Formats: sequence, structure tokens, C-alpha cells
Amino acid sequence: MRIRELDETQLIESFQRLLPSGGRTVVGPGDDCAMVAAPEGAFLVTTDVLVSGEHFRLDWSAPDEIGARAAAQNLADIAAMGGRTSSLVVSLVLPRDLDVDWLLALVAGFGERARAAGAGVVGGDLAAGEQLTIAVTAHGWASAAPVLRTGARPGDTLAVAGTLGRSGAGLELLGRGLVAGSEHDPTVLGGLSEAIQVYRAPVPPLEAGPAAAAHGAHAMLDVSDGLVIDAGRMARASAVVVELDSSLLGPDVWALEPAARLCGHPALDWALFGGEDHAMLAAFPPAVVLPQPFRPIGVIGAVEPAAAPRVRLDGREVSGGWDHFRRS
Ligand SMILES: Nc1ncnc2c1ncn2[C@@H]1O[C@H](COP(=O)(O)OP(=O)(O)OP(=O)(O)O)[C@@H](O)[C@H]1O
Ligand SMILES: Cc1ncc(C[n+]2csc(CCOP(=O)(O)O)c2C)c(N)n1
Ligand SMILES: [Mg+2]
Ligand SMILES: [Mg+2]
Ligand SMILES: [Mg+2]
Repeated sequence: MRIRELDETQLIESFQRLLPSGGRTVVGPGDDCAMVAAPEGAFLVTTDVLVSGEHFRLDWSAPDEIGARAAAQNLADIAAMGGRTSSLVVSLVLPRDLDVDWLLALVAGFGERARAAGAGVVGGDLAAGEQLTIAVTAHGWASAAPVLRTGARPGDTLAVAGTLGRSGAGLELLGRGLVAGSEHDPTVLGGLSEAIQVYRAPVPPLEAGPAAAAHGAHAMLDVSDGLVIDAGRMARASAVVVELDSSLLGPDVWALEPAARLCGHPALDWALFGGEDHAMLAAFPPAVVLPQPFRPIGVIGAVEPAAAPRVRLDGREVSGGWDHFRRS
């Protein structure tokens, strides 16, 4: 069945059983607004939009994976402040010939990730349009002070929780046709399946966010556009130099080697420049024992007189990463 055969009310009703209400929802979908219990501590809001062809492709991902990814990247932004998500709203622009079961699988994938994070899906909006688009807003709270991008200090340890470069590698494998995307077989090409899986539906280490906050992290963000470009954002916001140590990126590089051999370029490139794994990148005071699963990947340095905040890899300046509007 195509969605043009249903009306809006029928569609929304078919979503209901797929969406968690969450522990803080007072009024869920159905009224002019949802009502969510006001949080203690800081109230957090973030939004991210996903556009077919730009963030996902219908022939590369299953609908539940696209839904899971839409939830994951918004949940990761709340976690990257040291917070937890209370509620999500999700607005969909849908081509009229979209298959109803396909759409319900997307909504189910979204709902499952929200449920796993303890968040309610409390509303959204629907419109018809040519380009399938998913716009998500997440609301959350941080019980301690939120961890901003601005607080990194010289001497801090730079650490990461989660994977780097897997999504970028998966994207390249799919883009080069090295995986039968449409067959959707996770066993294809054995060791490469992790990269493809992370591309299709990343699993950010959400609990690492609040854990970092509880351990006194000075600064944090999630790696959405690439380690180097996102570390650069921390560097500028904090007016520091981020010093990355390539020897500490070993676990990511090793995991990416099979894909790198296939694609013919260094695995390190994905770890440095690949986006969308949504790892947590944080600066910790030097004496802190890092909370699980953070691992050190560098240090924070001071900006020299007349120099600019920047990122260096093994002492050499480095730049690059994903940008929606500039393609090199
Ligand atoms: N259209 C906009 N209007 C106002 N602020 C914006 C707009 N787009 C982005 N911003 C703000 O700019 C900042 C950076 O946005 P960005 O989307 O790069 O962060 P992010 O969501 O953490 O990363 P990503 O989108 O790559 O996951 C955020 O604080 C965001 O709210
Ligand atoms: C089909 C397809 N082509 C390219 C990419 C790569 N990509 C898109 S957006 C983005 C960064 C984060 O985006 P945002 O800032 O919008 O969250 C990256 C790495 C993809 N995921 N799917
Ligand atoms: Mg964003
Ligand atoms: Mg972010
Ligand atoms: Mg981005």
C-alpha cells in the first residue's frame, strides 16, 4: 500500500504503537503541543535534519536503520552535553508513493532507539514532498552543568568514547559498489560489515556523555563531521591547540585496515576525517581517571602568541572533514 491511499490521521494512528512515551511525558501526541515534565538542572534542545540522498540512500539502508540513525544523531548531541534525552519530536516530508510498510519500519527503528535511551517520542509533523526528509528535535536535561565546547584547557587529556571512521569507511564501500547494498546482507565481505553497519545505523555511546560530565570533563562534543574538523571546533571554542597522537588511534586504524586495503588509501584517513560515528570527544583534567569507555587520543596545548587555535597530528597542522556545502 502507498501512503497516498491513507489520510494523515490514519498514518499518525499507525505510528502510535511503535513510539515509546518515555518516563517524563505528561501529554503525548494528539494535542497542539506535547507536555513533558520540566527537568531539574539544565534544559537541553537540539535539532538535526536528514535528507534522502544527502544523509542516506534508500538503496543503501533499510528503513529501520534510517529511523535509528535519525534518532541516534540527535540523542548523541544531547549526550555530548553530558545530558540524557527526555523527548523527541520527528517531522517527516514523505513522497506520496512511499510504501506504508516501509514508513512504519522507519518509525519503528526510530522508536526503538528512543525507547532504548529512555526518551519519549511525543509528537511531530507530516507533509508530502518529493524528497524524503526527516527533521528531529530532541529535548533533554543535564543534572550537573552541561559540558560545553568552550572549556578545554592546556594540559587536559583529549579522549574519545566510541568508534572513529567506521561510518566513513562504510559510506565509501557502499559508494564504490564494493558491497551489495540492495541485498542488505550484513555478512557480505566479512570484516567490512561493521563499517557498513555503523554507516547505516550508528550506535553512539550515549552513557559516555553523562559519565564524562560526572568525571569533570572540561569540554565535549560528538564527532559528526570528522575527528579533525570537530576537534577544530573544540580548539576554536576553547582557544587552545588540540594535539592528536596518531599512535593512539591504533584500535580504529586496525579495525579499518581490511576496508583500507580494498579502497587503496590509509585507514588513518577515515579515523581522522570520517564523520557520523558520533563518538564522544572530550577534554578531561590531567589527573582524572577516564570513565569507561573513554581512551586517550591526544592532549590539549596552549595557543602560542600570535598563533591561532588549531589541530595538529603528531605535531603537524591538519585540517579536513565533512562539510555540506563545500566539496573538495
Ligand atoms: N539554521 C540555524 N540557525 C541557527 N543556528 C544554527 C542553524 N544551523 C546550525 N545552527 C547552530 O550551529 C551549531 C553547530 O551546528 P551543527 O549542526 O554543526 O552541530 P551538530 O548538530 O553538533 O553537528 P552535526 O549536525 O554535524 O551533527 C549548533 O549550535 C546549531 O544549533
Ligand atoms: C548518501 C550519503 N552521502 C553522504 C553521507 C556523508 N555525510 C552526510 S552528512 C555528514 C556529516 C554529518 O551531517 P549533519 O551535520 O547534517 O548531521 C556526512 C559524513 C551520508 N551519510 N550519506
Ligand atoms: Mg546539527
Ligand atoms: Mg554534535
Ligand atoms: Mg554537521
